[in-house]
Amino acid sequence: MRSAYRVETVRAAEAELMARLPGGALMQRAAAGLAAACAGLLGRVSGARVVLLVGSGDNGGDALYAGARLARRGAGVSAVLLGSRAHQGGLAALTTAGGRVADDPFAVVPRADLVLDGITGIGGRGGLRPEAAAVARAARSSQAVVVAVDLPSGVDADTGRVAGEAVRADATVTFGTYKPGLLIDPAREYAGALRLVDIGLALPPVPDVEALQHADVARLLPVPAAESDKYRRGVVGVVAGSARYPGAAVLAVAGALRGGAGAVRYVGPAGEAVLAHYPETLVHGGPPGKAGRVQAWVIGPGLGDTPGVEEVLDSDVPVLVDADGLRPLDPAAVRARSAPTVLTPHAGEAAALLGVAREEVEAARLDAVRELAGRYGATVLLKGSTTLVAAPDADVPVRANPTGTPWLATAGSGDVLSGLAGSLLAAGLRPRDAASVAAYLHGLAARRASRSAPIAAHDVASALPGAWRDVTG
Ligand SMILES: NC(=O)C1=CN([C@@H]2O[C@H](COP(=O)(O)OP(=O)(O)OC[C@H]3O[C@@H](n4cnc5c(N)ncnc54)[C@H](O)[C@@H]3O)[C@@H](O)[C@H]2O)[C@@H](O)CC1
Ligand SMILES: Nc1ncnc2c1ncn2[C@@H]1O[C@H](COP(=O)(O)OP(=O)(O)O)[C@@H](O)[C@H]1O
Ligand SMILES: [K+]
Repeated sequence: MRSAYRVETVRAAEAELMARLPGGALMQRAAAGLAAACAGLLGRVSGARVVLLVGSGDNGGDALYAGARLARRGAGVSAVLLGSRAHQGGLAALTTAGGRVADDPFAVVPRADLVLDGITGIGGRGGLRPEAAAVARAARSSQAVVVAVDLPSGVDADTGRVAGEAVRADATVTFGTYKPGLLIDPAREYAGALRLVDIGLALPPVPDVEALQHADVARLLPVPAAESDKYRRGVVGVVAGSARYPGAAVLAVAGALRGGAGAVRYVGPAGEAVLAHYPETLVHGGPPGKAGRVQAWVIGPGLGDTPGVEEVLDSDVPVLVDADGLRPLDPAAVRARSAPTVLTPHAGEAAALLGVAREEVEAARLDAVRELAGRYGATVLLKGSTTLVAAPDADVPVRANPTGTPWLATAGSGDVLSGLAGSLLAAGLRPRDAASVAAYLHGLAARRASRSAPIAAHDVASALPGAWRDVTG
């Protein structure tokens, strides 16, 4: 599991540690890790041309001390000073080691092998200022590897917002812990490959944001025991599709069949289309209350204008509401339920539920998903470039999904996801686990299916067993 903590928590942990260590020790730990990571990226340090972009705070100090270490190993190191001042100890260390201050950034940046972005770290506010932005653009268009110190300058560490211009890094070397912005788009996209340097911080047990990794998912996946039968493995009910959108029913069932439930019960008018693709489905014309017992319901994909979610919400089993089912959703009705509810909106649906503009949700995904989860008393999976999962309890970490690909932005892939998540719910996973494991497998399946080429939603469903094996193998 990757854990991320907000700036306030990081600062408190730093202060506590600094009080116990000799002055400057923490920055030296950071700089040593940073220099080692840069050396690894450069391959050969001696003779390499390294440019440091140095802001006025400690982030610039880290860059200067790391630059001094690289200069001692034979790199040609130039510092571009972008703030009103620069870390004095760091600057002295750099010049002592043979580095120099560059007068003209545009003379050194285009010729660099590696650019170290030390403009701002966790103390940064807002986007880059114009002078820094111009230098950052020059770095991006050069051949240099761009390495962000702690986080790309210009991104918001706590939320992942990018208000204005920011450094686009190939890699980010972050200290002590991941920051939420490193795991959440749009900022995540600016960070490149992430590397964590341990500087000995003692952090609270519960992070603000976390990201599952293969081993975490493998632990959570349902595995049938020797004595299992299809009913014990869980039956998932899928209420989806309409005369107009039969395909949504097929795709939701496709996801549900690959999610670990022992049987999939489809309820609705698209039974013929479903059976034509998946004869193993149990089909019923409806209504859901008459279709037979299920352990979890999925309702919404392709239902059109008359989704009729009330009857399903009245049931006493977990319910996942997606797509058309989300439109008329009353917070009071969801809050009153005795069993858990999972909502899976994309940014547009989340915006409609919150009564804000779609752009507002996309710019501040973390705030939006927390707000919705609190308002509905539900687990909320917010789809998009970084899928986020929030629990109704605000003290539980939000999960940021690390898998996926923009090729997933294709009609019907959300239907596959809701079927898959519902199947995991029926198999007994807790709502937050079902939603985040589903997003993880779905993103992995999309990558497997795509390998950088366009994919259709049914390709994602077909790739799910392979993704499952990747995780468990
Ligand atoms: N506190 C510590 O012990 C440690 C801190 N570390 C480093 O220190 C960083 C935090 O240092 P600081 O608190 O000094 O803050 P930063 O260095 O992140 O930035 C603060 C400075 O940047 C200026 N600034 C803010 N927004 C700006 C913008 N948009 N454009 C240009 N300038 C802007 C501020 O006026 C201030 O001078 C961490 O990110 C990390 O890199 C590491 O050395 C590890 C140890
Ligand atoms: N830019 C993107 N990068 C990665 N994944 C994306 C992006 N845009 C959408 N997705 C994913 O694609 C799927 C689309 O679902 P959704 O919007 O519900 O479409 P549909 O209703 O057509 O199925 C979701 O899993 C979502 O997270
Ligand atoms: K930085």
